[in-house]
Amino acid sequence: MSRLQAEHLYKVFGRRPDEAVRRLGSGSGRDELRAEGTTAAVIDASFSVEPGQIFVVMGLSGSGKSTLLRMLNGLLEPTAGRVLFDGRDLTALGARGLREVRAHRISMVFQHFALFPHRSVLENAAYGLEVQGVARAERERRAAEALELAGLAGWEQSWPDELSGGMQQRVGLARALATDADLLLMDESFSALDPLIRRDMQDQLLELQKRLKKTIVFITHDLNEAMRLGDRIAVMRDGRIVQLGTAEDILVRPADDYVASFIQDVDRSRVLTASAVMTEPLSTGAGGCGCETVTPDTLVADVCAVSARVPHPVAVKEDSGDVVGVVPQSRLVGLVGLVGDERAEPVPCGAPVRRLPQQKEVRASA
Ligand SMILES: Nc1ncnc2c1ncn2[C@@H]1O[C@H](COP(=O)(O)OP(=O)(O)OP(=O)(O)O)[C@@H](O)[C@H]1O
Repeated sequence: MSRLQAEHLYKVFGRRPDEAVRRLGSGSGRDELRAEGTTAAVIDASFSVEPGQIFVVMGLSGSGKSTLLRMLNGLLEPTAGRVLFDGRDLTALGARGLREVRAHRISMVFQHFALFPHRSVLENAAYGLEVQGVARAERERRAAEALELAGLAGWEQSWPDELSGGMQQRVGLARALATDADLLLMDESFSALDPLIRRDMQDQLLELQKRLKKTIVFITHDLNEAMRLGDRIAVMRDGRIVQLGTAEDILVRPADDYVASFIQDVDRSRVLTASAVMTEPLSTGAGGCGCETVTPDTLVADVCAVSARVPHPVAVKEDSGDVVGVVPQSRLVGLVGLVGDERAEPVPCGAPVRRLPQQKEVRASA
């Protein structure tokens, strides 16, 4: 069962929202409604998030990301559609049931995390547990564990203003982790951080995720962040999800011109992996020569480096040692603009590699 399912979600602000949903369903546009003073913030959003996945919602300002996120934990009631959490219809829960789910099962991490200035880091991290009514000793133990996971061991007794912005954001993350919630909703959680710290937080989240396997819905307007973090990505435009897929799907098969223009500056070599660009091995002996190999999840940038060192297509091996494909240099050429040479064709390992004509000419004239 999916951890979270959104079924035909709509959120309309303004006059006669139900009528607006009907009109949107029969083809009216968002601009037409806006001219009448009605904002269709989210239009017909459907998706599911599996346990342990990071699901990223990406879009420009005003595309409807935050409104969508707030419907996922019941902070906003959908104008139409349903949200199922572990199969339970959140939209049908009363206020009390929703509060219960939010306190125990779903945590939020915001962009600007409001830490209490007169509470220690430990007390701040324990806040969610305090709300749940967990006894002091137990909540301090769990908060200390969460702080350690977030890389803040040793800072428990410090005050928030003694921490850098990145560290304060980690306290926010620790607070969410301490509650043991199954679902983390992260709204532009790293957007206020400097680029280097932001990248560091992304790494930390991915590292944590390997161990904790939470289900995470992560909102961002930054495509590179979306590509780094997302197992699946929903691209939003003007309230609608215009593409839903993996980073690879979006890069290799953009749904429309809008998505294509969005991704044009993305460094594909740092997003795509060997598994996205490999082909069937032409010979059964591929990978058996002792040359360097890569794994299916090696980034194309790193495959390029290996490709420059081996005299034939790079073999892609599973951890088990099975060869699952090869990456000829010709495949890397279009992707990252490398200059191709004859090594695109498989040659027996150890055979001399023919030089590029250009190189020959240089030597001939020397
Ligand atoms: N409470 C509200 N009342 C009226 N309109 C709203 C309300 N909340 C959001 N909107 C409108 O809904 C649309 C989507 O807003 P939303 O905040 O969800 O977008 P976003 O993609 O999260 O943008 P940002 O990244 O700037 O937060 C916008 O046009 C916004 O003005």
